[in-house]
Amino acid sequence: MQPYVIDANNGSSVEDFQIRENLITTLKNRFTTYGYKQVRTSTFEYYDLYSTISGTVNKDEMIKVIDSGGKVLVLRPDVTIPITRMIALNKQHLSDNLRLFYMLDVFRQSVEQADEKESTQAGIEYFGENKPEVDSEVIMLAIHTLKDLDFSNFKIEMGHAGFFKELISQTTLSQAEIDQLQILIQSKNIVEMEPFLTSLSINEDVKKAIQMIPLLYGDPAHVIQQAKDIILNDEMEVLLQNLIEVYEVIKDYGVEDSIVFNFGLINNMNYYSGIIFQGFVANVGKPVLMGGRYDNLGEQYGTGMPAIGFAFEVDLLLHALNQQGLSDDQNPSVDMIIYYEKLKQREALSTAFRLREAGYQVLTSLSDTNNTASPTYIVSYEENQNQFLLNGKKTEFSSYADLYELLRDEKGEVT
Ligand SMILES: N[C@@H](Cc1c[nH]c[nH+]1)C(=O)O
Repeated sequence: MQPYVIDANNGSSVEDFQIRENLITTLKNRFTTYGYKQVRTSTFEYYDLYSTISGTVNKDEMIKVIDSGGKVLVLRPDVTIPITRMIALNKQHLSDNLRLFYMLDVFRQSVEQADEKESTQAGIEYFGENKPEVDSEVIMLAIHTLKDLDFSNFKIEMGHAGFFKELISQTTLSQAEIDQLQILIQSKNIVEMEPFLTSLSINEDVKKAIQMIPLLYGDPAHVIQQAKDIILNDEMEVLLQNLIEVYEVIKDYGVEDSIVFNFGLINNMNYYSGIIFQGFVANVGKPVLMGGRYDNLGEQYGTGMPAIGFAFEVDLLLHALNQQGLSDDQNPSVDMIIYYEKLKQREALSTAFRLREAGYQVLTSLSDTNNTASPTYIVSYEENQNQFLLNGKKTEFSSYADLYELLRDEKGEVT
């Protein structure tokens, strides 16, 4: 291993970068069509922003830095939290509904994945009402984006953060016990769950309901039926109803085939209060997107406000595109190369300037120079003639206006 090199060959080639940029452009374009506007948050944040609130990133996972005044800073470990804080503090200046998106790096470290400290998230946050129509539109946006990327076999798993919380509120379990239980539910480890639950002092109904949670997975209509059996009180009834209502609107978007219910879903972040969801694509073991409703997070910054959002892990998406052979970069490296003989230099360079002004990507090259680029068009200025070459077909032209006309015709044919 080379010393002092972090991330020596991960996505560092020019081609990889182009594919990544194309992916980001696709995401941005889709977010924009749902009315979202881009924002950014600071890379360095005060540690106190995270350490004083609950439901935040695990403190050991944050990457800390000390500034020259001795203050502890962290590299942005999450985007939802600083955006919520920003909105909560400036609420009076804002209209009722706010749709924001971001493309930002987040920094987290874990013992299991010591090499992966930095990842790019493409996320959206909606601040406004808590309504099934809003939740379903946000989930639709996630689905729409996955469709844009040509993933055919993806699933959105949907659950509700309140379900487990409500069951736990019926018990007096310690945080350590709750954490352990969450791990068992998440990994659907029913074998170990049984003895673990028996060792705890919880009421029999609650125990049965908790045991059922990992099994509440799959086709929504079926899961809804099963879930009815473990409803213990009115609150749980309301949560189930909420999930059903969101699902009903998703059906009207006609994308219910992409939805799976998963009551055992537990996201990384603890700030969720309502619907939660994760997105999965074939051949990738981890979710490529995570999100949910977090209506109470703003309260910790003085203004509670309904909010829902999600974030794609850009590098996981990229990995998935590569895995599924969807990332073949069909794009030519540039639009055009202009080859010229020295004697025609002035004319060739003037043409290059004008075409670049018109937005074409143009390389110029003295005729005897080697060039490895593979353009769509080739233009050559030779002593006795000027030629325009496209798909093996040569056309002579005399002036810039002629050449521009040829390009225009060509574009006209394509579109
Ligand atoms: N910030 C969350 C994703 C999210 C965005 N908005 C709501 N949830 C995460 O990193 O997992």
